[in-house]
Amino acid sequence: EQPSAPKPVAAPMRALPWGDLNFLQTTDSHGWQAGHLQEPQYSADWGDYVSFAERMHEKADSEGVDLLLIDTGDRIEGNGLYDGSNPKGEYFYDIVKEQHIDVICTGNHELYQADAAAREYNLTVPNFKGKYLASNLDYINPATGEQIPMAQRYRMFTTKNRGIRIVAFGFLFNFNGNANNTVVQKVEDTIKEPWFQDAIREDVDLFLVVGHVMLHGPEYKAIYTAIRSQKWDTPIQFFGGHSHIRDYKKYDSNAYGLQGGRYMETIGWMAIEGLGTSKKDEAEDYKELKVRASMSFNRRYIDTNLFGYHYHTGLNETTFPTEHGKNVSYMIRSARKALSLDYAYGCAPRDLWLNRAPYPSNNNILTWLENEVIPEVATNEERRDVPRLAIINSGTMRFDIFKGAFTKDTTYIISPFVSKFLFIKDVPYSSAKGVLALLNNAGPILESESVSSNQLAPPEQLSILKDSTSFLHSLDQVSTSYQTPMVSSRTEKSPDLIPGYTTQDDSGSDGDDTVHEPISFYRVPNCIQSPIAFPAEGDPEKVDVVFVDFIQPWVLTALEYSGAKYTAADVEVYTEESLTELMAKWIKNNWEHDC
Ligand SMILES: Nc1ccn([C@@H]2O[C@H](COP(=O)(O)O)[C@@H](O)[C@H]2O)c(=O)n1
Repeated sequence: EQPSAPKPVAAPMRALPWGDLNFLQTTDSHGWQAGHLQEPQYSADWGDYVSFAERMHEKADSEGVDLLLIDTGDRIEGNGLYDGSNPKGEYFYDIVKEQHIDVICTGNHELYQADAAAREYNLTVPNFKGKYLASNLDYINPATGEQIPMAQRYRMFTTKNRGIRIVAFGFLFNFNGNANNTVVQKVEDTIKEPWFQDAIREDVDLFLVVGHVMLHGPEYKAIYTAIRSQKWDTPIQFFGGHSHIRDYKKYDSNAYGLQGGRYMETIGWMAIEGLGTSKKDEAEDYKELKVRASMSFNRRYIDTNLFGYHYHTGLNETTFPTEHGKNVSYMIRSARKALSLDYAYGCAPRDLWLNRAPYPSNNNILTWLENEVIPEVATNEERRDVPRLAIINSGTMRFDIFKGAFTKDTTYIISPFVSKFLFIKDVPYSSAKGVLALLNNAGPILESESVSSNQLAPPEQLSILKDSTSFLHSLDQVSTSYQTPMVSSRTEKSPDLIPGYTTQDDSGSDGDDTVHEPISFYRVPNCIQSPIAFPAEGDPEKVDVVFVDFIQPWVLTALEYSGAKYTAADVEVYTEESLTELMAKWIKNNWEHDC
């Protein structure tokens, strides 16, 4: 772990089930390879994960079973380790490639910006040569304009210990917010391609579908149906991503999906029993029948901290770390130093939560933005006195702010996007005043092939459809217990529960490797709005409608429904700096500097 990371946490644990074929999955890591430096529960770094994978490989080899590593995309955007350099990712790609990942694919974040997509093609694909799969993604060669596969479409391989024959795919959901140097083919069209139709007819022991795709969405349903149309009971293992939650889905008794969460808080663990052959099995008759009859699928969500890594490997502080893992931790430490990620802009006076405190409330990050930050930073000197409505989408915020030092790193953690404020001038107030309500509640009128209103809010809300409020802790208690390493007040065998994930999925409530007390989750609106420079009394006749660039298509649609038709040609730049830069400036000017 990193030198400033809080010490590991003691907690009651559930052991990992092992099978013939086992998997470790990362997804939506968003640059958090340094681990969580303010949360002991997630304080292990990528170097620790390298050690963990190496130790688990040793264990697998000694048992004669197999272990594969999976990553399902959105590796970038969301942490200073990636976002804090210019160009982005100066140290990041070399750190990520140290992990030996067996199947890896692209997320939508790798494609929002053309330069990021180019780095993906030029760095990550060769770094994971033969392992990087792009079943429905093409890249446009900037030199020739030619559209070429981002990487190979699928992979056939046999595992080393159990001889399990696998066909693996690597998908991205039907994403259309990509820059113009990539082309995402709809999954429903990809599965009609001859290469896919041939691949699903292969005689294999397992289909492995890896994707930056939600387990419960239409894309995996289509792939599942296509495979089952050819192979009625060949086992299928899906790995998903994108919605940032821990999730597990049963498609049928031989087909399951796992999704490991977000931000390196979770490593997904999957164990399939009943696959492959040993020398002894090969000698037996009716091997096929025997194997199918004893199939079982099991999952765990591993909290990323050294206490858990030691527990699962049966090793300790001295015996656990590998030389390779330690070197990777050192690479991260050097990169963080070179990027000055610990440089503090100011001192956060209180915790500000994205989903763990209700909106509006004093502890909600959106309330803070709406009341304190945006009224000051959404300003264009030439139109400073013009009344305006400044709107941002809640999804532009990615994480919480903890009381204490607000660093260069924190800036990118809460808002990695390069979104700037745009505006439409002199919009009749009678139309402008209806926009926020439409963005938040309009339902079907804001749904189309290219824009859907559920893209405005944090991705967790794609899957968490109602509030869940914990009765156990006041917010102050939650915050304290997260920031102070837990010291058990009971016996060593039964440490106190600490707040964390208590996942309910298709297999019940025993998936988390660490037994936690539940935490609250409050849904937030799609967008928030600050009225600025309004007259002391009465309504203005016209206002500027100011908004972050990401939400332009929705704002134009909402304005049209409110009776004011505008096009992209009416939209102008309002601020030269990004919301992230403006926020950092506000913090420098408004929060104490000594914590
Ligand atoms: N410029 C941007 C880009 C994205 N967002 C928000 O992020 C969501 C996607 O996040 P994932 O990690 O799930 O891929 C997207 O739906 C937006 O809410 C943004 O606000 N600005």
